[in-house]
Amino acid sequence: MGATVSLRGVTKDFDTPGGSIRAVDNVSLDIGSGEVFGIIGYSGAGKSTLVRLINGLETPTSGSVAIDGQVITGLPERRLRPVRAGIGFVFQQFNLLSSRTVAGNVGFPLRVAGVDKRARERRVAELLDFVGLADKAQQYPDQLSGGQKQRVGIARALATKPSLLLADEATSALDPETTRDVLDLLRRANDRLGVTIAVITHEMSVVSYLCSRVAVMEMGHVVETGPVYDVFADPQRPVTRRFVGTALHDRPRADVVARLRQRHSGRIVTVAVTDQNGSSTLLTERLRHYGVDGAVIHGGITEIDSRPLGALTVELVGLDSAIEELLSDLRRHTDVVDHGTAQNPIDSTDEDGDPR
Ligand SMILES: Nc1ncnc2c1ncn2[C@@H]1O[C@H](COP(=O)(O)OP(=O)(O)OP(=O)(O)O)[C@@H](O)[C@H]1O
Repeated sequence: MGATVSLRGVTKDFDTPGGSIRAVDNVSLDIGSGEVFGIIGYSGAGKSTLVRLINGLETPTSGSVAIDGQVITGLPERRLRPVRAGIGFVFQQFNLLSSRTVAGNVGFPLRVAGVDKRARERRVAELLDFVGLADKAQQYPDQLSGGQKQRVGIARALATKPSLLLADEATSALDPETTRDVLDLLRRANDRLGVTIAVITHEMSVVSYLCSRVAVMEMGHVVETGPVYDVFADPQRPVTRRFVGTALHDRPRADVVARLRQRHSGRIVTVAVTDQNGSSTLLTERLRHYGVDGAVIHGGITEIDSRPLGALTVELVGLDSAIEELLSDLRRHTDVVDHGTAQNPIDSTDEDGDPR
């Protein structure tokens, strides 16, 4: 069974020579048993501090942290130890012991926990099999690729059968293809073992690939939280829109809109596609209904959580009145952004040139 995590009004201040720094500010969130939960934010948003609060390495200045319903805030070190034993860590820089073999690294937490040699060997073999590195047991970390090192890191994190896995920027040092493999492995650990996973990242593509819910952090606050699909489909905060924009390239930036206007003389609009509005079929139908020609000139539809999401930018050619009627009809069903025409451009992006 995966652990639950519950934070209530958690604030963490650090005293520094330059004054007090609030790294985490009044954060409340719940992670359910067996959930893969994403915590995303830019550098300095407070993610690592939040992780250290969850595993009891830091004590909140105010508020409380509970794991599986047990409040760990204020517990003495002696009572925190068994809680931490139920938590596995996966690090960005792998943190493997270079002097130990792959098997030695994976077995290390079991050795610390006092597991006897035979049971340890059995468990290590099982784990290496699970992460697909059975043939590398006797190799040393520096003989492995980054992706293989992270597989060892994950096997080690799972060694003591934790109910919670904290993956802190686990794929940030890896290339995109290797990232995919490691994320697949985390997903398999979640599916097969039921372990709850908190994924700390600055990459929205990691969140969209792996997580069911996400919390967006900015300056110590959780500014937005919800199911990943909902956050992608309707981001509320500028910071969230920026993150979503990095994972979905479906909406044109200001410079792209300008080029599209140069190339296409018709009215240019971007139409959102979600599973709420019957995908692009609606657009095709409405175009036919109003006798307007529409050519797709930018965009794409992707799947988030097995549901369609995206935006199509189309050039509309037809009678002005028909186009106006079409747009007000579409607006009743979905989000439509009007970029105007080359003669009458409409500024539809924010001050950074990002889609609004
Ligand atoms: N031990 C500490 N002492 C003083 N300030 C700290 C300490 N730990 C974190 N901070 C400060 O708290 C803020 C949040 O840091 P944190 O490392 O949690 O952010 P982050 O989102 O994990 O960023 P990164 O991805 O760069 O690690 C930063 O301003 C940081 O300088």
